[in-house]
Amino acid sequence: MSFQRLAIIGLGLQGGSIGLAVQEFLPKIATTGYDISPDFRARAAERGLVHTVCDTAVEAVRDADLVIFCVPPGVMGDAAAAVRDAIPANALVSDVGSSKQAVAKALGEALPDHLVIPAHPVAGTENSGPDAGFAHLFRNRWCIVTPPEHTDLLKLSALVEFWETLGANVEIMTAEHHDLVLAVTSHLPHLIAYTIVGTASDLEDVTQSEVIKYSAGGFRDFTRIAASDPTMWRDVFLSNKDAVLTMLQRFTEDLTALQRAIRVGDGDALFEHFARTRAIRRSIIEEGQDDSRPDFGRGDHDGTKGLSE
Ligand SMILES: NC(=O)C1=CN([C@@H]2O[C@H](COP(=O)(O)OP(=O)(O)OC[C@H]3O[C@@H](n4cnc5c(N)ncnc54)[C@H](O)[C@@H]3O)[C@@H](O)[C@H]2O)C=CC1
Ligand SMILES: O=C(O)C(=O)Cc1ccc(O)cc1
Repeated sequence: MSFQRLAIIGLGLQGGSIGLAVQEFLPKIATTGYDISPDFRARAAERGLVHTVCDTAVEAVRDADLVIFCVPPGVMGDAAAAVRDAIPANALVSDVGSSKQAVAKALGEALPDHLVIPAHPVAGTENSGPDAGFAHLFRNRWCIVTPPEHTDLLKLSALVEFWETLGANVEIMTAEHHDLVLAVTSHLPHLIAYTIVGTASDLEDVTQSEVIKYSAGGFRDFTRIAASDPTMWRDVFLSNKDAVLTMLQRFTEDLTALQRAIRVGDGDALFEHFARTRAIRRSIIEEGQDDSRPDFGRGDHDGTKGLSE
């Protein structure tokens, strides 16, 4: 089976990118979309993120055979409950939330009579809103699908094919395992970035202008991540609390070990650690999840060219 009518709820970075990617790679699918912000709906229409931007969510989902919720994790349940009676009974419901157990629970409770197969494209940027999306966001990125047990295999394979057609590689795993893996590869790095940027801006003996002026010493790469959407990231930490706290505990232990190595002058321990982490960066580049150019490969040196092009 394949989908014919897609409804996207939330027309920000993810919803907008899906809408643009579907128009490019699955042009036979008719797309409708809704965003709670009237300004964002107007901008989404201007950019043509979907074929039809609707004034209500009910209108957007009414004829859909695939509905994807692209709203912050904390409002997934409310956004779904608002359209419970309007989503056709045989439509597949999915989402793109960054945490999976809590979001799957919220969607399941809001839509007890619908099939929900959650997903998470591990593809994004620090930008949000209707101007942030682009059609190639998912190219060569992983999309993790976390189906419930005994799910409809035909609909699952249609969802996998959908994401593959948008350019993603798909992996299937449990929501629990997803949350543990993403806690260390995504959620903890964001927490660390938010922390260090906050620490630097709170110092008494180093001025704000010095922090900005000398940021090329390493700091600036953290600031990109720490510029990510506050609403979304508040929700991510609250919705994946247990896994984040587990990984934070491990991180704190490892940080303490490095702290001790510095204090006692154990250069071998520091060198060995840094050599191991450098190898991980090389593997990420070899697997095509980043490139070897500076600035995370995001731009050339006059800042005019990005990965999205
Ligand atoms: N930002 C990123 O890099 C990634 C985000 N995600 C996930 O994707 C989801 C969406 O994130 P983004 O697109 O980045 O955020 P975004 O902020 O760009 O877009 C979210 C949109 O949802 C709208 N919205 C909020 N409440 C709504 C409601 N009740 N009904 C309809 N629209 C509503 C907002 O107005 C906004 O335009 C989140 O769950 C996030 O965890 C997943 C992968 C990457
Ligand atoms: O821009 C970055 O570095 C990101 O980390 C993007 C991102 C943010 C949230 C996700 O759930 C997946 C990817």
